[in-house]
This record gives sequence, structure tokens and C-alpha cells, in this order.
Amino acid sequence: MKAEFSVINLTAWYTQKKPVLQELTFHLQKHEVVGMIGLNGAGKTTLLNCLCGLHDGFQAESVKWNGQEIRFRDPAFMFLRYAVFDGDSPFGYFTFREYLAYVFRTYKKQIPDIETLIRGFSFEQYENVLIKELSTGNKKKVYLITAFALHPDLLFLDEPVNGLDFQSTEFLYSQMKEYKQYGTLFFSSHVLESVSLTADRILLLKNGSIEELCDKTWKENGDIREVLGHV
Ligand SMILES: Nc1ncnc2c1ncn2[C@@H]1O[C@H](COP(=O)(O)OP(=O)(O)OP(=O)(O)O)[C@@H](O)[C@H]1O
Repeated sequence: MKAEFSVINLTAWYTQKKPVLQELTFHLQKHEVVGMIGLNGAGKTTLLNCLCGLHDGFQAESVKWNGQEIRFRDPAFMFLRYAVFDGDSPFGYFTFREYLAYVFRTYKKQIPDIETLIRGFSFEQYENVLIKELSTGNKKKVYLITAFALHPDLLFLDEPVNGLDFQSTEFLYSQMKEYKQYGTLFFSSHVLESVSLTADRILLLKNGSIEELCDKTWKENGDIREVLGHV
């Protein structure tokens, strides 16, 4: 199968003598959900920052979307993707509804019916409250609901479960699992359950590079702890 998004030999650094990511290569297929796990400091956020054009200290042999060479900051590529970063709450001076309208205008899309998302995330009371006045979990929901309403071809989520209550977490898992209907979801998580319950493939970020968990027993029993014991 032809990879939709491929990154070949990406090296990223904060200080050039000590790269955080080293000649890392991975491919994301069209319509799949891919989870990325790794220890604290492994470089998950740095990788997502690179993919979103937020980190300048990197070089890559090749980055391709649909077979075409691209740069992370290419405007056409920017509007194919949307990302939710952990702890990042942009546009605090907008309400959720204002932010949603802004994003959809920017991406040149029509806002769909989002009642299922609003109910699923128990967000009914917060649609018209300033984002900066929301609790941590409700702030997170602003961007998650926007992401799942927008359905970009490439959706990046950094630690999506952080800050959510158990009900919203269950709903989030259902949305993540179903995302392959709309596009490709690539997310990082420390919550092993969130990866084993939703992902088609799991990538492990370790020592600056990525390897795939080839032992798929986690798919049958939903538990990747045993597989992780061998890597
Ligand atoms: N702004 C920065 N300046 C210098 N070093 C940084 C900076 N941000 C991250 N690092 C370093 O880069 C490495 C990777 O960090 P990163 O945040 O990408 O890891 P992570 O896998 O997302 O970690 P965690 O699971 O703790 O969120 C770490 O060694 C970290 O200390």
C-alpha cells in the first residue's frame, strides 16, 4: 500500500551536538489510526512539533504527502492537518463557538452538526464561555471537538487523554477509533489503554528512532504491557 505521509531520516535537535530524534523514518497510511508511545523525554512532542512546522531545529531526507515532496509549513499541507497539543489553549479570548467558526472559516469548510460531539464530551454548558475561563479538561475539549468536527486528512493529537474525566475519555476513544473513516490519526500517549483500544498500529519512540510493535498480540487481548516487556 502506498504511504499517504512519509518521513524519511528526520533528525531533530535543540542543541545540534545532541539530537533528540536521529534519522527517524515512519509512514502513515491513508485512513489509519496510529499510536505513538515512548518514555518521558523520548521526543514525542518534539516529533509532533516538527510535523506541525513548530520546530526549526531539524533536517529530513524526505517528507512526502501523497507521493509529493512537501515542507511542513507549506500552506496546502497546513490546511490538511490539525493538531491538539497537551496544555496548549490558544484563542483564550474566544468562546468555543467563536473559535469553531474561526477555524472552519480558515479551513474553508462548513460547520457540520456537532450535537453528538457536544453531548459525548458533556460540553453543553460551555459552548459560549470564554476559553480562558474553562477548566483544564474543558479547555482540552474545545480543541478535541473542533478536531473531530473538522475531520482533517491528518489529525495529530499529543496526549489526548490528559485532563479528561472517565466519561469523556470513553467517548474520546470511540472518536479516535472511528477516525479512520475520515482520515489518518497519529497520536502520542502515556496511557497504554488509549493506544491498545484505538490504534491499528503502535509505534515506539526509543533512542531517537521509531520502531513498530510487530507483535500484534495486543490487538487480541487489548494489553500491550506484555509486548512492551520484550522491546
Ligand atoms: N525547549 C527545549 N529546549 C531544550 N531541550 C528541550 C526542549 N524541549 C524538549 N527538550 C528536550 O528534548 C527531549 C525530548 O522532549 P519531548 O518533550 O519531545 O519528549 P516527550 O517524549 O514528549 O516527553 P514526555 O513524555 O515527558 O512529554 C528531552 O530530553 C527534553 O528535555
